[in-house]
Amino acid sequence: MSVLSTHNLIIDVPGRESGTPLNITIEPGQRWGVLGPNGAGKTTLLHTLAGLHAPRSGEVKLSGQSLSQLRRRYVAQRLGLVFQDRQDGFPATVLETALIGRHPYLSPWQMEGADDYTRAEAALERLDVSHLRDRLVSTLSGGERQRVAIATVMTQAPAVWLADEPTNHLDLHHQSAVMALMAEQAAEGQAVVMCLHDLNLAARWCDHILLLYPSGEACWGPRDSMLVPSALERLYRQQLTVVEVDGASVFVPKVGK
Ligand SMILES: Nc1ncnc2c1ncn2[C@@H]1O[C@H](COP(=O)(O)OP(=O)(O)OP(=O)(O)O)[C@@H](O)[C@H]1O
Repeated sequence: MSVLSTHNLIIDVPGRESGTPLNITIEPGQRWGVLGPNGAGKTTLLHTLAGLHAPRSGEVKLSGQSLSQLRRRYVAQRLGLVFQDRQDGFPATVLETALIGRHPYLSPWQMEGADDYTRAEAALERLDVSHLRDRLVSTLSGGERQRVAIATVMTQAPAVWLADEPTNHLDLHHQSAVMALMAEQAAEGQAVVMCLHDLNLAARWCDHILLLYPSGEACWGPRDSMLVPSALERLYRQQLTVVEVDGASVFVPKVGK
């Protein structure tokens, strides 16, 4: 059964007349990449899937139940969001921030227990930020903060990851490490939905792709049927050269075209 599905969903992008109704079924273990140019509505879609943004029409279902009918606490246990822009103004250390991932499981005044600490510490270790555990998040670099945000969702252990540009601010090594983590999460049975600007990360790490056009038009399906140069050139209004590296397609923008 699908873990997350959309039913004639039209996302609410201001000023946009309509769009292709989205009827997407996301299964456990799948890795979806959402691709589109700036302003196409990728973040809006992710927030709509998370129940943070009301759809223009249609609905989102989590494990077959309408998201709008579910208790927020249940939704917060099942859906983990890596936001594109975070307000880390609240003065918290790295470890305290990761522990926020356990809040959906705790009652209002319940303190985190040993198991919560074990999970948070393991996630910080996995994201290569355990040496920063006592630092205030506000003092971290952009890439360090991004890794703490991902560690927080890992601590949350959701059934579905909704990650908005998870490789933002990350150096090449950490980009690969984060994409490997997403693949690992999917292999364990979680579903992963990521907005990505890097076509080549999508080609390498996603098995399903959604192309979102600024008009609201959209198409989706298995990766190889979606990553077709002509469709991508129309999506980005950018001509591309495609080369094969290690058996995978690599997309390179043509200079000046
Ligand atoms: N509060 C708002 N008021 C007016 N327009 C908005 C508002 N929020 C979003 N938009 C517009 O909705 C459109 C979709 O925004 P969204 O952030 O979903 O795009 P995106 O595909 O994630 O873009 P990017 O690749 O730049 O992150 C954009 O044109 C944006 O300016």
